Amino acid sequence: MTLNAAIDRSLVVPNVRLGHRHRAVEQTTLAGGKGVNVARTLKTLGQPVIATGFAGGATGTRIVEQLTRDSILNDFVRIAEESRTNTAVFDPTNGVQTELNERGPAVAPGELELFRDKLLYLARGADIVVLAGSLPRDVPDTVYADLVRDLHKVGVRVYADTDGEPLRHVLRAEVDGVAPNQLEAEEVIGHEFAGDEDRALAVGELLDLGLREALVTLPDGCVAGVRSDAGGGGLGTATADATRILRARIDPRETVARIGSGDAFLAGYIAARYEGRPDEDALRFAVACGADATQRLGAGLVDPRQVERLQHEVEIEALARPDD
Ligand SMILES: O=P(O)(O)OC[C@@]1(O)O[C@H](CO)[C@@H](O)[C@@H]1O
Repeated sequence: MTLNAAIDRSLVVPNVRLGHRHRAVEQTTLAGGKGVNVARTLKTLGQPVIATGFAGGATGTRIVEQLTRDSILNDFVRIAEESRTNTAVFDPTNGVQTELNERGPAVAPGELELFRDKLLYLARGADIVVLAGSLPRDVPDTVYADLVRDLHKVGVRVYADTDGEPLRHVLRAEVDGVAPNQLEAEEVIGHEFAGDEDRALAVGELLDLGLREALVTLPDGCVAGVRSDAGGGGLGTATADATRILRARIDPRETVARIGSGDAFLAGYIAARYEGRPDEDALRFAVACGADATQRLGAGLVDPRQVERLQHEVEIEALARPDD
C-alpha cells in the first residue's frame, strides 16, 4: 500500500556539483513509492500481490499503466490532485545518491474514506499488508495506526515502513513488524547507534512495544529482533514469547544505485515469511534481495537467480540483548 505513490526518475550523473548544469548518462522511469516497489519485488519473486494507494492526474494514470504493463495487479483510488514525481541522482564517481522527493498531492477526507473501504475489502483476501512510505498532504499522521487497528480486526498481519510521526503512531498501534533504516530508527528511538550493541538495544525496545518483528536495515545487512512466534510455523500460529536478536551481514559490494534496496529487503523478508521460512532463512533471503537490488538502476528490481546465489553469502550471528 502506497498512499504517496510516485513516478520515480533515476538518473546517473557523473561528477555532480551543486549549482552546476549536468547531463545524465543513463536514466530510468518507473512507477514507485515504497509499497509499489515492495509489490514489484514480490511479483518478481513469484508471490501473489496487489498494489494499492492513491493515484491522481496524468502522473497517477502513468503509475497505474506502468504497473499494469508489468503485470503487477493494482487497485488504486483515483484522486483529484496530481501524484508526485521523485528524482534520484546517482554519481558513479563517488557512489553518492541524492533524492529529490515531492511532497505529493493533497487528499480530501472523502478520498481517504474511499481508500479505507477499498483496503479493508482487499484485505479480506490477504494474509499480509505492507503500509509503506511518506504520507501525502492533508492525511493525518495517525492514518497508518488507524489502518493497523482496522486491519487487525480482519485478521491480517501488518508491516509498516515509514518514518517520523507516522512511525511513532504506528508503533503505538502494535503493528506486527517495522523495517526502518538506521537513521529512521535512531530518530524514533531518540539517539544515535554506535554499533550492533546499540542496535540490539533498539530492536529490543521496539519489541517491548508489542511488535513481533523489528528489522533495522543497514548498508551491509540488518539487525533483527524477532519474537519466536513471528514466522516459521506459519502466520500467527504459536504464542510463545521468547525473542531473538540476529545480525545478518553480507560483504559490501559496488553498487549501481541504493534506491529501493530497503523495499526489496522487506519484500524478500515478507516472501520468506509467507512461505513459513524460519528466522535465519528469512533474513538471508531478505538481505540477498536488498543486496541484489543495489546492482540495478530502478527501485525494487531484483533477479531471482542472483538472489538465490547471494543468500548463501549472508552470515547470521545471534546478538545478546544488552541490559537496558
Ligand atoms: O517520500 P517517501 O515516500 O518516503 O519515499 C519515496 C521514495 O523515495 O522511496 C522509494 C525508494 O525506497 C522510491 O520509490 C520513492 O520515490
